[in-house]
Amino acid sequence: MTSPTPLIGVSRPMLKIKELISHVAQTCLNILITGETGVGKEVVAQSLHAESNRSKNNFIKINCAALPETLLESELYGYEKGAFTGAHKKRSGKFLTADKGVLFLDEIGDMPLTLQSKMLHVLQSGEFSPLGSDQDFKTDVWIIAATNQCLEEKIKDKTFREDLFYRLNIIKIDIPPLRERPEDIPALVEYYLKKYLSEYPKSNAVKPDSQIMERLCTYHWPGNVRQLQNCIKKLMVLNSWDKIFEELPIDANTPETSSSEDRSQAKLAGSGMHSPDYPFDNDSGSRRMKIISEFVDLSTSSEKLFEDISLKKIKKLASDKVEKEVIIFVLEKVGWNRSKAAKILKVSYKTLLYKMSEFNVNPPMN
Ligand SMILES: Nc1ncnc2c1ncn2[C@@H]1O[C@H](COP(=O)(O)OP(=O)(O)OP(=O)(O)O)[C@@H](O)[C@H]1O
Repeated sequence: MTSPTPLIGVSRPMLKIKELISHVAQTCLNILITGETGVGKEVVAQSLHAESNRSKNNFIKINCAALPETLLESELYGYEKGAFTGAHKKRSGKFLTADKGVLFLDEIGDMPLTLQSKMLHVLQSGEFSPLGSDQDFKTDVWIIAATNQCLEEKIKDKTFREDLFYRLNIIKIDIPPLRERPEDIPALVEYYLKKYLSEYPKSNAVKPDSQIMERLCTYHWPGNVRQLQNCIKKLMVLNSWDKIFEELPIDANTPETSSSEDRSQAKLAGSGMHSPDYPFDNDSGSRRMKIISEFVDLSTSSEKLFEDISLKKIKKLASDKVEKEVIIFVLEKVGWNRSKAAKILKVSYKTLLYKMSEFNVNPPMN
């Protein structure tokens, strides 16, 4: 069994979601996870399972949009031999396989109405019967459902049962789109770069510099984390961030004629991040995370992050980084004349040589 993807995120909404997960994982109350496609609804469901006392038991997923009604019903509840044409032998359904574990109902908004009624009955009674059977089975599953649709709208349209909605929606976890939490982007980039570089060791892909990170943080990511993840995977083959950006769809709401800087600003403005209840505006938030990500591994869990973080260590890393750049800058200006550079930098010649060796600064080879 592959280990579940860790829930990466350092933005305020993601930290709140992580906190909520640790609280509700022990309760096993029904949960409804909402959010656009690719925001990480399944990752959240897996984290809930991993943190619960059901983690040793199964996490079973079923996509309610992927199967026609009759197949979905037999997948959920199982069937007896001869229950329908083609039912050559008895088969257990997901409700049985997920017993004492988690049943993750993905795309619940697409479940047909007749199956919604049956689902409601199971949730109320804790019992179900496989197709073609007159026997009732007790089930103890923790139901976590997810959707990218507005179920309230579907209730109004009478395509989703209100009573089922209230059964499922005991706890709601709404995951904001990635464009509304750009502070998570450096950590996600770091995590997926590390992951794919270990899978593609021959790749020449490099970490994004600050300009590229700025572009990544201001892009609108219509496909959310899945799209970002796919870009990084593609980077392993293309080895060029420019090529990745060339292939990104342009924001339909932004005029193509504007400069990329204008587009970035427009996207920021349209991202809803300037709302009064957000702790910092989008621009400063993403800039801050970008700077921090240069010195701190944001791809770890927040507990590990807080363990590792140390102002003293960061101060040293940051000052070394700036010192190295300044030394190279001055040496380049004076044609790599070290005595002149030492004078300009107001350090002894010996100190400069020591720093050059410490930072591995060497004159260019001609
Ligand atoms: N916070 C996160 N940390 C790490 N990986 C993430 C995160 N969010 C999403 N991903 C990755 O992005 C991809 C899409 O995530 P996931 O399948 O959970 O999204 P979803 O909201 O369930 O999408 P859909 O609505 O299309 O089913 C996955 O490969 C997942 O591992």
